[in-house]
Amino acid sequence: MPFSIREFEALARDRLPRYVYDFMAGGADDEVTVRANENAFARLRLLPRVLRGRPKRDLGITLFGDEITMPVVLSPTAFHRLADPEGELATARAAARAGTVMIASMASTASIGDIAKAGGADLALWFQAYIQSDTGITRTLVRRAEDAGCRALVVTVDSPVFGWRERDHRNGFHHLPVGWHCENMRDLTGDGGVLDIEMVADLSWDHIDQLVAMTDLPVVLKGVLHPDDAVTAVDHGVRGLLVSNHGGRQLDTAIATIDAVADIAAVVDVPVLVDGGVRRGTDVVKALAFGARAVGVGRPVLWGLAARGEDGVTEVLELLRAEIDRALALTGCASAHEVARDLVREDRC
Ligand SMILES: Cc1cc2nc3c(=O)[nH]c(=O)nc-3n(C[C@H](O)[C@H](O)[C@H](O)COP(=O)(O)O)c2cc1C
Ligand SMILES: CCCCC(=O)C(=O)O
Repeated sequence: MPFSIREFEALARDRLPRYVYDFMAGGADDEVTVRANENAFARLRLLPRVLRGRPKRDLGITLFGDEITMPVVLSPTAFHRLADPEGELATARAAARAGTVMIASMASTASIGDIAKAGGADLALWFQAYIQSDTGITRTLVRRAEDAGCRALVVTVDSPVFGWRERDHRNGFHHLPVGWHCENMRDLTGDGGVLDIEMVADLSWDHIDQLVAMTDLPVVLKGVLHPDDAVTAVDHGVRGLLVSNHGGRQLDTAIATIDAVADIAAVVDVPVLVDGGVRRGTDVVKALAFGARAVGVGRPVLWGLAARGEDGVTEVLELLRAEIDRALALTGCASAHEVARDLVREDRC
């Protein structure tokens, strides 16, 4: 079994067709932000405490009333069948077994209802949506998420247009293989077809008001990086924030997410999550120190799924859990809640 997420990525790279690996690993333009997300974690250094007598660590946290077993959730990623024939169903089973949240992508290759069934009653399932220009379509998607038992709605707001992904252009990857579809987009128009997902350039806070009014589920905004937007979001009834630059796939040279999270956590009272470049338990501890309630992982889940299917996702999550536990012990913390801001220093080298 691989010893690190890095090794899972190498296995996945060996197993996947080139165009699939590139789609998953790649980002926008020069991929500066893809690299920056990981590099920014490495630049931060931990200042551990000793002799605080911590025989066991408690990794659990609460999100919207649900207890999860570690401060790591599965960020939404499209098209899991590209990684494994079982696709999102395998991912859902692994997330349920790990006792954490799966944020299912609107661009899943299984429907949210089928993902919920695969995960079972134990899975804390959230649905990620791109608001569509036709409010009726957005409403139907929200109802499907509610009917599937989703516990929160994540609205991605960093994609008014699609990022420029040169690897995909070079590989000619613009559509799913014949016969595979975004199953959440089926039967939305009455003719039994599958609609394309739109990126909507004129989205505004009015759309967020509309969405918040449409559902009792907590709405989480994904892709906020500016503290002023975070404050505005809460004013509009948003109940959580996922600080994200879409894994460097949208605006290249956008700030690394770990560099954005502290300023946002300082100005809002709702739970703040962060994703982008989390590859080690020490990264998670740094995010907690900056005020995040939890982190999201995108590519690591895909590497596990591509390398070893459902078991691979389980192994990736368990590797992270063990790394977080070890990092807490080595920094002198008994729980995720005990991680304090003064554990992290900027590298002065
Ligand atoms: C292959 C791939 C597909 C993605 N699809 C979606 C998506 O459908 N919706 C979304 O909001 N974000 C999507 N994302 C972004 C992730 O939710 C997340 O922000 C990002 O992957 C985090 O960075 P990490 O991969 O370094 O962990 C995708 C990311 C990847 C790598
Ligand atoms: C309509 C598909 C969206 C996928 C996505 O968000 C990504 O590849 O980053």
